[in-house]
Amino acid sequence: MENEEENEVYNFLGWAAKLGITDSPLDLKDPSPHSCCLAHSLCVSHFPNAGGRGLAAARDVRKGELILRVPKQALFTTQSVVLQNHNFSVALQKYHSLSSAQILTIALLNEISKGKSSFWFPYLKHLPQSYDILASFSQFETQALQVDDAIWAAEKAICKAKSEWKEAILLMNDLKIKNKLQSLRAWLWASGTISSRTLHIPWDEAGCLCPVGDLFNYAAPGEELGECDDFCTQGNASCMCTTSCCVTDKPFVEHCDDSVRLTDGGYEKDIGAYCFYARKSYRKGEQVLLSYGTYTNLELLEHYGFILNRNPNDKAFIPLEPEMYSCCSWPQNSLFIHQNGKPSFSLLSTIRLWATPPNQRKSVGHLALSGSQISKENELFAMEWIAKKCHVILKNFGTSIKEDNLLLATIDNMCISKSTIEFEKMPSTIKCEIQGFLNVVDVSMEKMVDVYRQSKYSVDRWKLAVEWRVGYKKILVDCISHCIGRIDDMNG
Ligand SMILES: C[S@@+](CC[C@H](N)C(=O)[O-])C[C@H]1O[C@@H](n2cnc3c(N)ncnc32)[C@H](O)[C@@H]1O
Repeated sequence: MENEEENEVYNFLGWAAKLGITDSPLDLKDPSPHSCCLAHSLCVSHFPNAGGRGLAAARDVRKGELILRVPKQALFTTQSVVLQNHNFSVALQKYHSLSSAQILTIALLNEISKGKSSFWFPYLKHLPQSYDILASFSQFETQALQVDDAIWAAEKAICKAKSEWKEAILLMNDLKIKNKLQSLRAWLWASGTISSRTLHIPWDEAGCLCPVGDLFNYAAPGEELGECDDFCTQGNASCMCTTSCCVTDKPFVEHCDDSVRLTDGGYEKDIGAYCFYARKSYRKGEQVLLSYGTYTNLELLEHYGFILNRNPNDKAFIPLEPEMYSCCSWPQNSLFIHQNGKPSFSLLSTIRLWATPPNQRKSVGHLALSGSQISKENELFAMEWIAKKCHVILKNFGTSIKEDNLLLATIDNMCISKSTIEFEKMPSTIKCEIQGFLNVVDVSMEKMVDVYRQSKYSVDRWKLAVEWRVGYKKILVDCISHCIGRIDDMNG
């Protein structure tokens, strides 16, 4: 970190220490309680390929150790911010239909509007300047996702953000929030902050902003818990999780029951603080990560604005025949292909049953529902159907994985302002997409070398969209290999 940045972070950590935020164990009296809240277990560091700014282990840390406590009075919640502000509480009485997330978003903009006089200023100053969540995607970036479901998710997120902003304007006006901060742009920033940084608290569904605790970057719950996903989405009675662990509605931290902890932090009433525990043992200097919950890459993009290269919880949904949805009782969101290319339990069971003549479905239904093969012919048909479907979907995309990878390499070159991008030799599909992007950000082909400097955030979001679609296509390719493997096995 640069010196000036280091000083700023140090000041912020000093402010946090005064509020009682600490990485010292409960029984250890902090020798200098007001100088810095970190140093015993954690330190702020930078991880360019794993979330940017984050928290590193300041010493060897053992799995399960309490590594950070953030007392209730240091949490930015509707209760702590709005209800203690008389004007805000009075103004709010006129607006019963606003959701708690909208109120927290307005509270955040209201504090930003106060500038240095806000109690929270030292914290607010360290918030990111922009977010890459789906709601902030332009039309071009949305189309770059290529997959209908993902485009639809982005359009829905954009539409929701716009309508929530419109509903909030009157209250923001009553509160005399600065005009600039009442804009859609400011709203997208504030709602991006709430979406990507809030932690779950039991007393407010909007959650809370947690200074220092929101510096933990994300690691997906391990492969050993991947199965949980399939169980939950299938509504199986043996689901180990609370329902919220499968809901994609932005839980930053969620809990499973005692037997399996999907996450490693939570508000503890008896301690009166948000407590964070090491999910595994870390060596000094290693990044300490938090599992915010179980997410597919599309959900990570929607709520947090990033994706993982290797996400054991990723899924690909493919369009099915309309009758398939009605021939089985599995919920639609359980009919997907796993990140490793295997069709989900419910998808396979649905296709097996659909491939059975209607007059025989009743007699073999129990086999399909228990996940068993119905007959060799039926299994061959199911595998061939899935492989063919994936093949057709892949063929209909505007670009292949190879072309997408070439495009990603070109975007990387744009990011380092490489002046010798060999545009002419590229496939026409890629040329067309690059040209389309330059048109949207209003940069001429000759000035392509400057595009990242001028439109950094758009380039970042475009790259994320291309990376996401490559991940989707790879799942389909792996699924084809899986099905062909099964067919070969059956044909001996
Ligand atoms: C709670 S914040 C974590 C701290 C954040 N890096 C910061 O500088 O304030 C969550 C955000 O960090 C980034 N992030 C977290 N984990 C990540 C990961 N594994 N890969 C890439 N970005 C990640 C995303 O931008 C996400 O929205």
